[in-house]
Amino acid sequence: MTGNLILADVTRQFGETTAVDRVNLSIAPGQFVGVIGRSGAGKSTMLRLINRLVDPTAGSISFDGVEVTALRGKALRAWRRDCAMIFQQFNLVDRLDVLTNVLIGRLAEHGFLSSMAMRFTDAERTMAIQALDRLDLVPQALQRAGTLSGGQQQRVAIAKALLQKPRIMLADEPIASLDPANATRVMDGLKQINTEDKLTVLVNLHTLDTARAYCDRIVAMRAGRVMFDGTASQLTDEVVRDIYGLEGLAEFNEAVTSTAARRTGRVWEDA
Ligand SMILES: Nc1ncnc2c1ncn2[C@@H]1O[C@H](COP(=O)(O)OP(=O)(O)OP(=O)(O)O)[C@@H](O)[C@H]1O
Repeated sequence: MTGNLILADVTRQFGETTAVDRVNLSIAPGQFVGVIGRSGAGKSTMLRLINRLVDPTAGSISFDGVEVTALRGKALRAWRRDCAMIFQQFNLVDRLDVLTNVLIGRLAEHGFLSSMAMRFTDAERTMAIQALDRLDLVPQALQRAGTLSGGQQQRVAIAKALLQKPRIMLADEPIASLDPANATRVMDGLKQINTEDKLTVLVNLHTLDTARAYCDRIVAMRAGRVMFDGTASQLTDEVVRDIYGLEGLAEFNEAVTSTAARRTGRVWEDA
């Protein structure tokens, strides 16, 4: 059991568009990897390929030596549980309370009937409270999810994902719709889980500064291809200019973005 995630020559076409183009990546367990690139670069499609929301046109994706692209039925469901996915739009049920939303993360473990009835065990409720506690959300446990701030909702989504007991956490632009303070708390939450649980995190980001602040490794995509794969310090302005062009550099400059998260450790003000 190594937990290595390997993408080998992965390609996905949509008609004439090659969204992901012969991507090769090997991600060791416990890495915090940021994927950056302009809109349309293929970041989302790559994450979706990994958790099989999208199937590749060609290439192989394996985890722990198991070919993910070949999984069907129960094995595919198990894989989707192993790689939790966080979305920009939180994907919570607004009218349900926070605790119930988090418990929904356990439904993959339930049979059809208990899922329909949303019956959870005491052990599951304890797990949910513990997950909320890690994200500083216990006071909000009984509040309706729809009444929380965007950043709080995204942290609920992370707590919910934790209840799947995932081996990889995929996050598709998790801070794109948040203000800087909320963005920071969400990124801090992901980083904390990565560090404490040694959980691999693969996160699509549209701000370079956030990627630099949080990620062990940065993968930059352009037109479906991986153009850079290295550490933040290797990603010099010159490299960024090469990858994005001058216009792209401006696009990723923190000065023109509103959601860049600054890493603060856990000095959180409630936002
Ligand atoms: N289901 C689909 N059908 C057709 N084209 C698609 C589909 N999904 C993605 N594409 C195309 O594939 C390319 C890559 O899209 P993708 O969403 O992966 O990029 P991205 O880097 O995540 O951009 P964004 O940040 O805007 O989401 C784009 O040209 C997009 O229009």
